[in-house]
Amino acid sequence: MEGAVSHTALSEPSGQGKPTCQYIDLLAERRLSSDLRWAIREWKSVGDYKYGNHLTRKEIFDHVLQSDRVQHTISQLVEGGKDQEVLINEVQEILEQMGHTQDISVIRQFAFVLPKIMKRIYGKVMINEEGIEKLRSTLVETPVVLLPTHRSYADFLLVSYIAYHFNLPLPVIAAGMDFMSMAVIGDKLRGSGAFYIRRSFMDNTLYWAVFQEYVQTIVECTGAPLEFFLEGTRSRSGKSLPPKIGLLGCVSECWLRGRLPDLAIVPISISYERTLEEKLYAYELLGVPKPKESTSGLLKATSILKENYGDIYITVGDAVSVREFLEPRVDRHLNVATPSHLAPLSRTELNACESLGYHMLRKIQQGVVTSVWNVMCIHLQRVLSTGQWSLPFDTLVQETVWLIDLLKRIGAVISVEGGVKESVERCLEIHREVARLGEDGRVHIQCLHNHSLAATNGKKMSLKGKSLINAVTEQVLQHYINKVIHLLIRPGLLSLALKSLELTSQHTTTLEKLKSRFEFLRSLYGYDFIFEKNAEGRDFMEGLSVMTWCGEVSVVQDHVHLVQGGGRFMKTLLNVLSPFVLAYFCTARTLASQEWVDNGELVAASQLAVEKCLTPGSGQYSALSLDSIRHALRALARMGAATRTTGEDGKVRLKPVVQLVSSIVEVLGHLIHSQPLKHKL
Ligand SMILES: CCCCCCCCCCCCCCCC(=O)SCCNC(=O)CCNC(=O)[C@H](O)C(C)(C)COP(=O)(O)OP(=O)(O)OC[C@H]1O[C@@H](n2cnc3c(N)ncnc32)[C@H](O)[C@@H]1OP(=O)(O)O
Ligand SMILES: O=C(CO)COP(=O)(O)O
Repeated sequence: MEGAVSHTALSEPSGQGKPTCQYIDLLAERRLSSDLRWAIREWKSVGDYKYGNHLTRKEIFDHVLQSDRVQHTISQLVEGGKDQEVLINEVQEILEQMGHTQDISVIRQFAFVLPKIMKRIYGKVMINEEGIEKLRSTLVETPVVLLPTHRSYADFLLVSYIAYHFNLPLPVIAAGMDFMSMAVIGDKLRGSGAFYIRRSFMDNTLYWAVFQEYVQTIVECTGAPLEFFLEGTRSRSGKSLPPKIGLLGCVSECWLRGRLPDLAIVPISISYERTLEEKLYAYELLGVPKPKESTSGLLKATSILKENYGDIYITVGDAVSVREFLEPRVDRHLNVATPSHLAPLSRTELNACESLGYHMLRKIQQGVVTSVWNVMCIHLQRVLSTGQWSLPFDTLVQETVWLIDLLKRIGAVISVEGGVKESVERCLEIHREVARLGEDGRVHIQCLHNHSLAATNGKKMSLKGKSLINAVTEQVLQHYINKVIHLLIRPGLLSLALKSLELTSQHTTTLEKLKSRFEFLRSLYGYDFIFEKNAEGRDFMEGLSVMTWCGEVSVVQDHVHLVQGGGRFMKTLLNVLSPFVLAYFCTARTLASQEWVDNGELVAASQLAVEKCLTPGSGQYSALSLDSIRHALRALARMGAATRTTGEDGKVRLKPVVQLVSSIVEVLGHLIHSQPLKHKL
C-alpha cells in the first residue's frame, strides 16, 4: 500500500558524494490495518542462505555434543580425573539451558502485541529500505552476523520485528541469562530465537567449548542470521562501548579455520529520539544497581505506555566481509595442518578480531541518525554550566540552527522535520520531563531527581542527595549529547590538545607536538570513545581538518596557529568534553594517592573525589558517571600508570606509578575548564 508508507529522505553529509538515504515508516501501514490480520498473515522468509539446512533443536544439540571440540574437551577433563558420564550430562544440561527454538506461533504473538505498543509510544519507526534489500541479497550468498547498537531493551525486539515485517530469515540471538528466569517472557524469548549464555565463562573450558560449537553450528550449518550485541550490554551513557570479542572471535573462527569462504557482518544503527530507560540509566551510572529483569517489573513499567518516545531511525548498513577485513591482518596458513578444534585463536588473530570489532563500531556510528534534541542538549548543558536553569526559546533555536549546520557539514545525518524551530518545539514536547517551554518564552530545564528511583536495594550509595539534584538531570542530558559525541571527539581532542599546550592567539605550536599530545589524549580516552586500531594519524588529520575548516586554527607549513584564542566551536567542544576531563583528573589523582587493594573502593573513592569538586553551576555533574571512572582506570592501567600485583593473600593490588600518574594529572589539571571548579581543586 504505497500511499500509506511515508518516505523521508535524510541528506547525508555534503561533500561526500553519497546519495540521499530514503527511510520508510514501518508503522504507517500498521496504523491503517488490523494488527491481528498482520500477525496471522501467511509468512515465509525470502532470502535464506543458499547452502543452509534447517536443523531441529535436537539435531543442533547432537551436532554440538558429537563435535571434535566438545569430545576433545571431555577427554581432556577425563584425563584430569573427571567422570565422563557426568561431563556428558553436564554438556546436555548446558545445551538445554542454552538452546533456542524458533516457533512461528510465538513470533506471531509478538507480531500482534509489538505494533500495538509501538503505535502508542512512538511516532514513526523509520528504516532505510535499501539496506534491507541489500541485506536480503547478502543473506542468500553468505552466512550473516547482525550487529545492532544496544541502547535499549527495545533493540532486539525491533530487529526481529523488522525481519518479520520484511519476510527476512529470523535471527538467532545471543541473550544474557538475565531474561531466562522471567516468568512466561523468558520462554517466549527463547521460542523466538534467543539462546541463553552465561555472562562470563572464559575460564570454564567445557562451557566455552559447548558455546563455541553451538554458535558455529548455527552459522555454518543452518546459515540462519546470528544476532548479538557487540558491546555486550546496553550502553547507559549513550556512547558506543568497547567491543567484547568473545562472540566476534567465535564467528570469525569459521573463516579463520577455513570452514567458510566468508562471513558478512552487517551493522545496524538504531537511533531513538527518546530512550525508554533514560532515567534508570542516569541512576545506574551514578551507582544505583539496575532493577532485576522480572515479569512483575515489566508489568509495573506499563506507565511508559502513556508517554511519547518520539521517532526511531534504523539504518541497516553495508555488510563488511570478514575475509576482506582479516586477510591482510592474519596468516591462515599457519594452522592448515592442525585440526581446528586444536588450534585456538592466536594473540595475533584475537588482535585482528578486536580491530574488526572497533571497525564495526565505527560503521555503526556512521549509521546513526542525529535528532535535533541531541543538538539542543549540548546547549542546555552549557546553560547549566553557567549556573542557569533556563534560557530564551529564541536563543535555543538560534544556537541549534548554528550547530546543526556545522554538524551536517562534518558528517552528521540529522532528522529535521519542517524547520529547526518547529523541530525544537516538537522535541520540547517529547522531552517535557527534561526541559519545557514556559509561558514566559523561556525554556526551563527540569530537576529529574526522584527519590523512589534512587533506592539502592540495600546497597550503600556514596553520593549525597544534594548532588543528585543536578546529577540526574545532567546525566540525562549527557546521554543525549553522547549520541553525537562520536562526531565531535576528534576535533574535541584536538581542542584539548591545543588548550593543554597553552596555545593563545600569539603563539603557535608545531604539528609534531600537537600530534603527540593528541595521541596521548586519544590513548587516555581510548575506552570512553571508539578509535580504530592503528588509525592515530587519520584521526589527527580528521580533527585538524575540521578545526581548520571551521576557521578555528590555521596551519602554515608545519606550524599550527589558533585563530583568536579559539572561537565558538572550540568553546563548545571544550564544554562538551569538560566532564570527561574532570572525571579522569579526579580518578588519576585518587589512583596516585595510595596503593589500592579493592578496585570497587578505588572507583567509589574517585567518584567521591569528583563530587567534592562540584558546585551547582559547574555543569559537570555527569563527571560522576561510574562508566567514565572505570574507563579511566582501565586506560591508566593500560598506559602503565599503575601496576597490578597479586599479594600473599591472593588479592590483586593496584599500585600507582607515581611519576607517570602525576604527569597525567598535570596535563589534565591544565584542562579543567570552569573557574568555580578550579577553586575547589
Ligand atoms: C515479530 C517480532 C518478533 C520479536 C521476537 C523477540 C525476539 C527477542 C529475542 C530476545 C533476545 C534477547 C537479547 C538480549 C541481549 C543481551 O542479553 S546482550 C548480553 C549478551 N550478549 C553478549 O554479551 C554478546 C557479546 N559478548 C561477548 O561476545 C562476550 O565476549 C562473551 C562471549 C559473552 C564472553 O564474555 P566474558 O566472559 O565477559 O569475556 P570477555 O570480556 O569478552 O573476554 C575475556 C577475555 O577473553 C579473551 N578472549 C575472547 N575470545 C577469546 C578466544 N577465542 N580465545 C582466547 N581468549 C579470548 C578476551 O580478549 C578477554 O581478554 P582480556 O581483555 O580480559 O585480556
Ligand atoms: O543486555 C541486556 C539486555 O538487553 C541485559 O543486560 P544489561 O542490563 O547489561 O544491558
